Amino acid sequence: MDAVIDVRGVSKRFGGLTAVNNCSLSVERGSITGLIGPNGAGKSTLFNMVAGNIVPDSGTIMFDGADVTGLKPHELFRRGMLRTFQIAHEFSNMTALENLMMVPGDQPGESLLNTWFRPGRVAANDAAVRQKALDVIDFLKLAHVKNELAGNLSGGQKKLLELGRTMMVDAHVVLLDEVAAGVNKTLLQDLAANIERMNTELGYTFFVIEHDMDLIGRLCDPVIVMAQGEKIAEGPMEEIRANPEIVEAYFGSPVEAA
Ligand SMILES: Nc1ncnc2c1ncn2[C@@H]1O[C@H](COP(=O)(O)OP(=O)(O)OP(=O)(O)O)[C@@H](O)[C@H]1O
Repeated sequence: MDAVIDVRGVSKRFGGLTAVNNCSLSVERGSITGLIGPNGAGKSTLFNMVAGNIVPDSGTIMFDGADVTGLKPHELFRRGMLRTFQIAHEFSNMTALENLMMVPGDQPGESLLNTWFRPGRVAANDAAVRQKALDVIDFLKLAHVKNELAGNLSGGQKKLLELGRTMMVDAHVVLLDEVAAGVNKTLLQDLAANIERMNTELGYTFFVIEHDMDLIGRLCDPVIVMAQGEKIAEGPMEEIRANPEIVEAYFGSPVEAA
């Protein structure tokens, strides 16, 4: 297996509580890997450690073959890993196109993150950036709203725009948190289709935390199941759904209802 993310024996405690317990798992390059499990299983804590938001107490996190344990999000970004749907909010008084142009492709991670947090420093005159933004808008099939103020876009369109930012900076590994939250069913299909196209046509790897089991089933293979801070299963969603022990022990009901 060609693991782009390799989590090795990682633990994290909060006071007396062990949120992640000697957990090992990996994400194969080119996959869309899902991470599911009951509330409190440790998914967010694990994600936070992979993304550089929390430093593990012990264990190692490898990215692209290098030990990145303890590196900060912007340092990981420089290496091609980006977490989305949490870091960036659209600038509502700028158009969809301008929002993408706020993300110049050739800037190092630190200053790039600054442009997201501090509007005003824009490479808006750069023809290459503009062309790239237009290409991304086309790819995401958002051309009809490119001159619309981002604040007027629907929740799903805003999420597409965030996905678009990822494409502006050529991150090749994207961590997605709760993509489905607050998005209506129709737009969710668009979002899922775009994630699939970024994966198959552009070679992006995705690591996805999601509570919507239908979306996980559609997008992710493999699916990793966590419970009580540990990985307890991994496989295609059909296998996970068909495993009565996992379903009973960790979901307490059929997975469809989880
Ligand atoms: N900053 C923190 N301080 C103290 N305890 C924490 C902190 N973050 C998480 N925990 C605890 O660690 C455990 C794992 O939480 P985590 O959020 O990682 O689980 P999760 O699988 O993402 O759950 P959910 O699906 O509900 O988001 C929980 O018991 C939680 O209360």
